[in-house]
Amino acid sequence: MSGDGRPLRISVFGAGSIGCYLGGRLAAAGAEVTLIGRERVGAEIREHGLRLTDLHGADIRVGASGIGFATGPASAATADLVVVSVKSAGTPDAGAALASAIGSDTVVVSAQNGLGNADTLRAALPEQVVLAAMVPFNVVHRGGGHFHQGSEGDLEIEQHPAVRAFERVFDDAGLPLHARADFRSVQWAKLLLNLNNAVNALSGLPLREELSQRSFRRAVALAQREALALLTARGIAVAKLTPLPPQWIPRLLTVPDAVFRVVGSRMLAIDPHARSSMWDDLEAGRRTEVDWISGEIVRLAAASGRAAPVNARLVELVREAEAGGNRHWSGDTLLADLRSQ
Ligand SMILES: NC(=O)C1=CN([C@@H]2O[C@H](COP(=O)(O)OP(=O)(O)OC[C@H]3O[C@@H](n4cnc5c(N)ncnc54)[C@H](OP(=O)(O)O)[C@@H]3O)[C@@H](O)[C@H]2O)C=CC1
Ligand SMILES: CC(C)(CO)C(=O)C(=O)O
Repeated sequence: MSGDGRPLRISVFGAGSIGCYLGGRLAAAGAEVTLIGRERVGAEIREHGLRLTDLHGADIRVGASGIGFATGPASAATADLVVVSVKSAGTPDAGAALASAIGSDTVVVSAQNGLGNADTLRAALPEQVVLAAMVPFNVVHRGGGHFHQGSEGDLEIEQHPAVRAFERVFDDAGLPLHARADFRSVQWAKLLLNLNNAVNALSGLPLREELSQRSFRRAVALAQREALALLTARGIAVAKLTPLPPQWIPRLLTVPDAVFRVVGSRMLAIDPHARSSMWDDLEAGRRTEVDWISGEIVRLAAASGRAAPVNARLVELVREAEAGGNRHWSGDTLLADLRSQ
């Protein structure tokens, strides 16, 4: 509810996996939600409505009449809250579109991966409160309006008094928001986990299958160790998002498969069909977010007068894959390639 007792009006800019899942669950919890996205998604929702499921057995349906859909930003003009869930390459356009549509009272939340999307939105929306949030779980678009949350975790958001106005509806939607003062460290921690996105996209495999293979895990560990060394050298804090501290995760990743099945069981607790969002992009022939994820480590190295050869190579290989190159690396070949850097 808003302060004057009416349902909260929420626009979701970027009706894809994350946008439809969050928007659908918020609509089911009583918010007045409009999704802003492409016509193909609008047609799917008009035909099927939305079905939102998760790994705990939630199975929520929102009929087509229970949620708005638009292809442009005008509907966001009356929103109390706009959640931005486009891929990073689309953030400048999303910011420009919202700048032409929303007033200064609308709060904007970036539910995107990477470090800089909220800053990009802030630059376009200097009068609005813009907050970064972090989505820890994976969403699989199963078609026919069905979006499935395939792994665990709660949403995290930058601490700000504006959160109070909408935290209740997120709670009611089963999407509790954890407000954090040290949000940069949360973003770095998520980015470390997202270094797997490039490896997953290059493997061509579902996440669970990829992470079940030691050579792929070793490739991820190489990328994470390189990143952690740079973060430590710069004194950059990394939040603990997982039961193990981030510094221990590379060690966990490199244990033999049979051991990992036991000690890494939480990492394997993921829907067997779930893929990384970077694999989704390669599959759809779109530009990936590799520059906003692995590329951040390359930029951090450059700013420190150092090199990040493993992450630089992953950026290069994903760019090659975007241009039609190999998208089905075996773990051993990828690991050997990265080790030779
Ligand atoms: N998928 C996942 O499981 C997770 C994703 N994330 C992060 O969440 C963010 C969103 O990811 P995800 O949901 O997978 O992305 P998707 O690509 O599934 O969704 C984004 C949607 O927004 C549309 N879009 C982009 N620009 C516009 C525009 N100007 N007007 C209307 N529609 C637009 C895109 O269309 P088109 O493709 O045609 O441009 C696409 O349909 C990313 O930063 C990602 O890294 C975080 C955790 C998990
Ligand atoms: C949830 C996770 C880590 C893996 O699916 C992700 O953020 C992504 O796919 O971009």
